[in-house]
Amino acid sequence: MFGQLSESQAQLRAKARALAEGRFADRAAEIDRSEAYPHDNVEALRAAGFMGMTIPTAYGGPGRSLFDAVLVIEEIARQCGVTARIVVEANMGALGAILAYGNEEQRRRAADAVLAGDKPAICITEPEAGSAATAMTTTAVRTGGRYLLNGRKHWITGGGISRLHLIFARVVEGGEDRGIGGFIAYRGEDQGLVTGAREPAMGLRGLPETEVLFQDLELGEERLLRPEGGLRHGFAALMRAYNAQRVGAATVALGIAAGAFDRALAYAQERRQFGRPIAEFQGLQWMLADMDTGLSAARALVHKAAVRAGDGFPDAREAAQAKILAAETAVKVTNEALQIHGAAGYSRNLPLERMLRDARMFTIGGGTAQMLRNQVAGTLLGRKLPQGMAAETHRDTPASGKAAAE
Ligand SMILES: CC(C)(COP(=O)(O)OP(=O)(O)OC[C@H]1O[C@@H](n2cnc3c(N)ncnc32)[C@H](O)[C@@H]1OP(=O)(O)O)[C@@H](O)C(=O)NCCC(=O)NCCSC(=O)CCS(=O)O
Ligand SMILES: Cc1cc2nc3c(=O)[nH]c(=O)nc-3n(C[C@H](O)[C@H](O)[C@H](O)COP(=O)(O)OP(=O)(O)OC[C@H]3O[C@@H](n4cnc5c(N)ncnc54)[C@H](O)[C@@H]3O)c2cc1C
Repeated sequence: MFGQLSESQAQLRAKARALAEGRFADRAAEIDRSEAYPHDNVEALRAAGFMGMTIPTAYGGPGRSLFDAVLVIEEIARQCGVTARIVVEANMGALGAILAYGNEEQRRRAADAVLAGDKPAICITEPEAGSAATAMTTTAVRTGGRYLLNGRKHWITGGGISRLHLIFARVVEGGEDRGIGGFIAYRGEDQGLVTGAREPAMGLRGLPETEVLFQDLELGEERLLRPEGGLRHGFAALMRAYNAQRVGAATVALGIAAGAFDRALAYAQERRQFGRPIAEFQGLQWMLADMDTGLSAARALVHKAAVRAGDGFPDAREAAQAKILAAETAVKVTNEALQIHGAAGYSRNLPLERMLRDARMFTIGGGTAQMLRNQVAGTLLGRKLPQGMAAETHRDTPASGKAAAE
């Protein structure tokens, strides 16, 4: 980390560490085994003030910064990746977009939901629109003062658990495509918001990813977020907010890997072969040195992106770089930590194999490492890098290219 933490930040981190090393460490294996959402951990997060810690005081939160949240998330991820991902979504993603672009009522409701323990869901990905997210076909057709949403998202984290949903949908008004907008819906209250099948995921199993279907989901216009710039720039604005969640995801990857590294470092000094601790073998010493170097570099990029965001959103390139490095380092470090444990690491009696499985998602979810490299390259070259055939992109403008002025 750069420089010193303030006293308040040091206390915050110590509080997160104590909770993580106690209660969350004890529960992590059972959450993985049962694949059940850890409502008890969420209650502990809520009681500790970690659900909605970035919510401004005007809306009942403590108004903490993104960097403060990052400090908490790394500590929790060292012990339990699932619980750390809950903290990400309870402070960034959908919540961040609503707090930035929402009106008074939208902010207040979202803040109340999260402070009461709801982990919001962000609904972007569709079966035919993953990396090419702007190719989404979920529509929100305006009729009168209301919108009718139809479409299908998949891989939605928290499907069937989250109440608050932020839905990215193509807005159609007067028969014309106006761009991509963000709609707020509440599961259990809004008819037509339907939870579909759950994915049998490799890791982070206590947090379900499901299909989410919109079947004539009718929402009033007060449920549409209205960032400055209007719908034609709706997708860009929503993604600007989403950059914070990329930093959050990077932090979870970093924390899982740091937890695995701590265990490998300790084990290498305890385990003896050939009459000496295995840490005395240079082959392992260099592995440990490389693991620590990778973690330090990843932490530096995560902290840089978070600190420079201040109370706003991180820079897109900095968020992408932090996530690329943290995610790829996490896969490498958790794998090597398992290797250092030998067969014991391969056993489900220790958390190493779980940590490797948990780390694996971060080069995929939240924008793949390849798409994030495209983003970085685009800013380095100072131009758009359209990925479509014949430079045709799936933009958040009408397919006809005739974006109606708002
Ligand atoms: C952005 C992409 C979907 C590529 O699509 P396009 O090539 O059609 O779009 P672009 O022209 O690149 O972008 C359109 C518009 O948006 C602006 N933009 C794009 N990304 C960002 C960003 N990160 N920050 C700020 N602004 C952004 C871009 O500048 C354009 O603006 P203008 O029209 O020029 O004003 C693709 O690159 C992409 O990001 N794919 C990944 C999709 C993704 O991340 N999905 C995440 C789903 S949620 C999830 O996985 C949760 C898991 S978790 O968080 O752990
Ligand atoms: C655990 C988990 C949780 C998730 N949670 C959510 C969520 O809560 N909400 C949500 O909306 N989505 C969520 N997702 C979906 C996630 O955002 C997508 O999986 C991701 O954006 C990639 O889309 P895809 O899986 O369709 O892969 P595809 O886009 O089909 O990509 C397949 C491969 O092709 C590569 N590729 C594609 N296009 C290019 C290109 N132009 N250049 C180079 N390589 C390319 C990709 O990098 C990848 O390796 C989650 C995914 C996972 C795994």
